[in-house]
Amino acid sequence: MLPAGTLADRVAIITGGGTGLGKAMALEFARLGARVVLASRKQENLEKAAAEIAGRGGEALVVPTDVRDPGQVDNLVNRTLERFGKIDILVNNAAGNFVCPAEELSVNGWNAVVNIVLNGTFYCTRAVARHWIGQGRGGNILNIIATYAWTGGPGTVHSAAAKAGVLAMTRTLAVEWAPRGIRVNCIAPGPVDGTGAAPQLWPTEEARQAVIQAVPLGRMGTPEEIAHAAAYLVSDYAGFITGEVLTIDGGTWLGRGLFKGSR
Ligand SMILES: CCCCCCCCC/C=C/C(=O)SCCNC(=O)CCNC(=O)[C@H](O)C(C)(C)COP(=O)(O)OP(=O)(O)OC[C@H]1O[C@@H](n2cnc3c(N)ncnc32)[C@H](O)[C@@H]1OP(=O)(O)O
Ligand SMILES: NC(=O)C1=CN([C@@H]2O[C@H](COP(=O)(O)OP(=O)(O)OC[C@H]3O[C@@H](n4cnc5c(N)ncnc54)[C@H](OP(=O)(O)O)[C@@H]3O)[C@@H](O)[C@H]2O)C=CC1
Repeated sequence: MLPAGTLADRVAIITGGGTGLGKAMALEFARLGARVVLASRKQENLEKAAAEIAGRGGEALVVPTDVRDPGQVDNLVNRTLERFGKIDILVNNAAGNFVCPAEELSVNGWNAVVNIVLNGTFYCTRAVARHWIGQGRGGNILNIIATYAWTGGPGTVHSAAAKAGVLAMTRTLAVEWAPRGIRVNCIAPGPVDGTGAAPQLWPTEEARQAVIQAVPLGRMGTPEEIAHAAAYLVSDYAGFITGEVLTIDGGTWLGRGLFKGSR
């Protein structure tokens, strides 16, 4: 766990910051001293998360935002600057997902997920980076992807394709904007319990157990485990890391292997 004060005076925008991993990151960043801006569609979820942060002595601004709308994204940046005067960190965490055979997926279904994950990430990234570049200052971007960005994700072609796009965006912009002092990294979580992923991806206990069976460490991850790593990547401790992907999946994407000797 990073020491309190690690993110003192930093201002962090977290999309999808009202639930799941986004909320866990917001709580952890606030514990470390950051002021956080929570952005997603459902104001009620954002307000609840902000109240929890305030209850622990932190400061959070709520800006209802659909990341698919570049105008709403500009509003997010403007509201943040009005309130805090600067932005240091952007976490592109908002996502949508559901399981659907590719041949049955409608155009609207494809667009809904790709627009949130890929286009929304670009709109937020572009808006914040334009501000940084205009001010001649650097910053930190963290994109939340998934390991199926490189393995493929049967049953979730929209999300896998969009996350692969975000991975390519990360590596591209890490180099393109390195001279600007902007770092861009990814976290690729494996299955994490207690978030909006559960009802979409493992809606029954049987499905949940099947997912756990695929994890070499034999359990799901926790939102806090992702939040600790996220705080590290956006902090000065990771000042020489850019264009990187930190996988936090209990070994899942490597597979279970065939060796049974140590079990
Ligand atoms: C496996 C284990 C791995 C385990 C491996 C672990 C890796 C897990 C990786 C996890 C990644 C995640 O992102 S988990 C994040 C999960 N969280 C979320 O999904 C929360 C946000 N989700 C949402 O808001 C919604 O689900 C979503 C559909 C994406 C967007 O909502 P909208 O209101 O914009 O869209 P809607 O109008 O409802 O729907 C748009 C179209 O999509 C279609 N659609 C919606 N749900 C559908 C469904 N279940 N099946 C088919 N089609 C669907 C609708 O019919 C519409 O098409 P038409 O009928 O043609 O008009
Ligand atoms: N949990 C897991 O097992 C894994 C999760 N991930 C990734 O982690 C991240 C967080 O997911 P998780 O916490 O699990 O799930 P959640 O469903 O809890 O979080 C997704 C968030 O995205 C927000 N969101 C969705 N659509 C939009 C939109 N159009 N504009 C703005 N915000 C939007 C939602 O808020 P609202 O509805 O208010 O808009 C919600 O807060 C995602 O990027 C996901 O792909 C990756 C691998 C595994």
